[in-house]
Amino acid sequence: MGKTVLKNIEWLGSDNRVHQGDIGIDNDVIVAAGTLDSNWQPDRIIDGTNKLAVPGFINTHTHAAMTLFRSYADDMQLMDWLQNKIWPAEAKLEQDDIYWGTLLAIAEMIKTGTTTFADMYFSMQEIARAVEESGIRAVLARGMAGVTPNAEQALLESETFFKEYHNSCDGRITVMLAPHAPYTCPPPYLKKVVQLAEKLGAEIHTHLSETAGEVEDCLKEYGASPIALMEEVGLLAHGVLAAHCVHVSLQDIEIMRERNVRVAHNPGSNLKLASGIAPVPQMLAAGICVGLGTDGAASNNNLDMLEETRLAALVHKANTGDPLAVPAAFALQMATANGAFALGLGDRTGKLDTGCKADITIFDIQAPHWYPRHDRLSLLTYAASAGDVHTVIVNGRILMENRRLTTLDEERIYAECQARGMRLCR
Ligand SMILES: CSC[C@H]1O[C@@H](n2cnc3c(O)ncnc32)[C@H](O)[C@@H]1O
Ligand SMILES: [Zn+2]
Repeated sequence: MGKTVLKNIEWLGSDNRVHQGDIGIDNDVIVAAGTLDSNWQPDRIIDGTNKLAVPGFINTHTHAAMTLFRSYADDMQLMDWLQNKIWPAEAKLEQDDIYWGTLLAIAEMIKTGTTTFADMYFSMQEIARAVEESGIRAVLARGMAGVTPNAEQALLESETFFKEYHNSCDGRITVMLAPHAPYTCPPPYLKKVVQLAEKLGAEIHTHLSETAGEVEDCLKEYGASPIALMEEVGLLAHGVLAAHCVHVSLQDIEIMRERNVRVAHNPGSNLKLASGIAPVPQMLAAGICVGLGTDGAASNNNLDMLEETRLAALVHKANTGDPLAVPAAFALQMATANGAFALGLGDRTGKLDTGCKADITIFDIQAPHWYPRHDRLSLLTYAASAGDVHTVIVNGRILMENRRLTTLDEERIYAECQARGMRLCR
């Protein structure tokens, strides 16, 4: 990787201000942001004229290989969509499908400025292979369901995967445990997940309180909301990343605050599946960390974090009548630093400062929608488009330069995924 300088570039610092100068990268770390020592000799210079560098986006919740089901089943509610379209199609998935579907997702994520994603799926070795080859950063978790015949097998696979892959690949891959949801994981199974989390020191990624129906059913069956149920079985003591949290009560929010539950907010998927709008302003007011996610490409239908950032900034304004509910700068923080914290990546990821990991997305801002430049954070949130992403760096390595992917063969990925997607959804 060596030494790279982003010369005379504008960048968004963690102080939410735009700075201008040079950014020095030494292997995987930003060693200077501002003025570089004149003795510092880079191996490569990237011209920063009319470019804006931001911390790479962090997608806190997706199912990458579900790109294969994009545009296959739309305009349905969650349970109808899962039970009648998605799960039958997933039953036909082979290992290679998951590898190619994940590569398609990674290509899309890099091209839209994402440098880290959190994935919950199966055949995790295939997903790790795609992550390893592409150079992206990922937090991977084998999805587990207690109601399926391979429930015990899923626990064993999760343990093996954690032992083999946690903190692997130069630190680009970390691993969590992923009980799918309360309606697929009954309490005795959740307790086994808790035991495994204790044994491994692993954190947990799960779906919680996504629909009103899920909460109703949970109350009927267990006399507790999904959040309260997770607390009862001991899951929330283990560091939980909870996707959705659309239908959470004030009592739920209090439990989440006490247990430091981090939330992956997926506004696009929640809107499209008609699940609702998560009470993000209330969760933020309680001090809960909220990051952003796309969910899978079959319910979004893309993996564009800039779109998710804009939706997060917009929907809560309309939902609360308060234009300050999620301001532009905060939406960007949710897509970057909050995401890193939500995924347990520490405070040196998701920020663009000296000493931080060199995960950087560079926008080309020489385009009509970037003028006039009153406020670059506003332009990023409300006017930018994914097509403006010019160069993407992860762990100090350039994964896209001048819109060309450096580690992936796009044409091959498209051909594989077209054929595989057609076979699966026939
Ligand atoms: C057990 S691996 C993950 C599992 O989750 C399914 N999935 C995709 N999107 C959602 C969603 O919005 N809510 C719940 N479950 C979802 C996916 O199809 C896999 O089967
Ligand atoms: Zn999901």
